[in-house]
Amino acid sequence: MSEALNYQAGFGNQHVTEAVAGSLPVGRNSPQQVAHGLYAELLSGAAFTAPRAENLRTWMYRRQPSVVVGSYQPLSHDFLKTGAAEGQAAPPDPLRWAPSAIPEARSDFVAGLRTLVVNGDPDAQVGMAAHLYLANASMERSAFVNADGELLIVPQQGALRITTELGRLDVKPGEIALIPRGLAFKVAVDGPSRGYICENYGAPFRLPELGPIGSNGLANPRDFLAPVAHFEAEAGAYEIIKKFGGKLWRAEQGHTPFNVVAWHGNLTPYKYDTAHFMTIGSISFDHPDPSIFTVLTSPSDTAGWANVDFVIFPPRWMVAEDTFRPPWYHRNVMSEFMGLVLGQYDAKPEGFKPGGSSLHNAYVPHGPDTEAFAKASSVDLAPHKLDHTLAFMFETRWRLLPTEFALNGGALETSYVQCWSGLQDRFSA
Ligand SMILES: O=C(O)Cc1cc(O)ccc1O
Ligand SMILES: [Fe+2]
Repeated sequence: MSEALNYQAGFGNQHVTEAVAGSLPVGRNSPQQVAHGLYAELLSGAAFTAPRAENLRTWMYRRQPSVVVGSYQPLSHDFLKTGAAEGQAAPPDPLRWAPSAIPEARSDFVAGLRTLVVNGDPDAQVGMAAHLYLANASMERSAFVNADGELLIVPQQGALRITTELGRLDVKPGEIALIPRGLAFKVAVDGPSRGYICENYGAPFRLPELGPIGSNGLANPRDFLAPVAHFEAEAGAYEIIKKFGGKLWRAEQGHTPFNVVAWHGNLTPYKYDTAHFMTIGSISFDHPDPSIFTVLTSPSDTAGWANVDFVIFPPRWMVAEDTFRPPWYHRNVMSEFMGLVLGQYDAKPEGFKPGGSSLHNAYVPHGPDTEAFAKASSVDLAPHKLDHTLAFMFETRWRLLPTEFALNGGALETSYVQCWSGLQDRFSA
């Protein structure tokens, strides 16, 4: 993917960047005339009056404002679904999906979206969707704007170059990207590409509180990289695809939307390399709650009950003594959607495949499969490194509803629950 990109470090920073020297106003946001004939445009990620600590906005200085666009017409998409209203009844079974094949026919990032599970309602700014993307073609003169939610992109196969209004991000498996709600972007692929997306209709993702962990650890703010300003020079028409109220809309304009020459602010896309996650675990005994692996959280209006948490299960040492080390059997009030980027997940070492997905909804019992239980119950408890592995979870307080595609698209594993059927009654009084 051509030249290496530059970035600016720090989650939530007030970033400052200009692609042409002297184009960013100094000491003010909206001078009577912006240098180089640019237009000033503000993008808000929080209400104007949101508390200062949660306020998000960025000032862009661009060749034409984004209001210079044709009118929008509906654009159909068979597999993109929004909110609980577009989900199916969720059976109270554990559900798992095999990896979906990347199509042979031309498919870009938007065409390749496949919604698996949904909850909430973007008009109420509540809930999330989990999508797959299955892409083999780059978006050329086409941009996507999601007015319904922020997008957390988790590549599983294939590196992406994501061009946004605020600059470019190169993101490969093991890394993630975060695209603010309402920001135009396009995705270039480097061969067949697959990954997962959390579309977050609720409060923007932020770093979790660290409590007694202190001022360092888990995902450190400086490891989140924002782009530097970059604009496309080529003239010509562009297609703008907007997700707005659960539907796609399409308009044309005569110029690129990637025409921001300078910007400053704290509402920005980020990339983050999960290899930088400082993992904490038990150094005595017992298996801790998976909240210790939270990378980013979107809070709801009830403290601690996340709209959605993004949690990773990265490479780490297992050292706990006299402990059943994999996850315990449990029924969770929260709903758990999981994916596997690479390697094996310790609770399902064989059955859960990279590119696959699982759903353990509210109060649906789950835990290690029969094979994982047998192994972990008798293994020698020497220090052991879980290596070459990366699983993740989107954990949400609201039940997730599978889509029609999830239930009938061919990837649902009908015999998933059997992976626990070998857990015998071993009681002896
Ligand atoms: O169910 C799962 O595999 C995810 C999970 C992992 C863990 O370590 C503890 C609880 C939990 O839900
Ligand atoms: Fe779980």
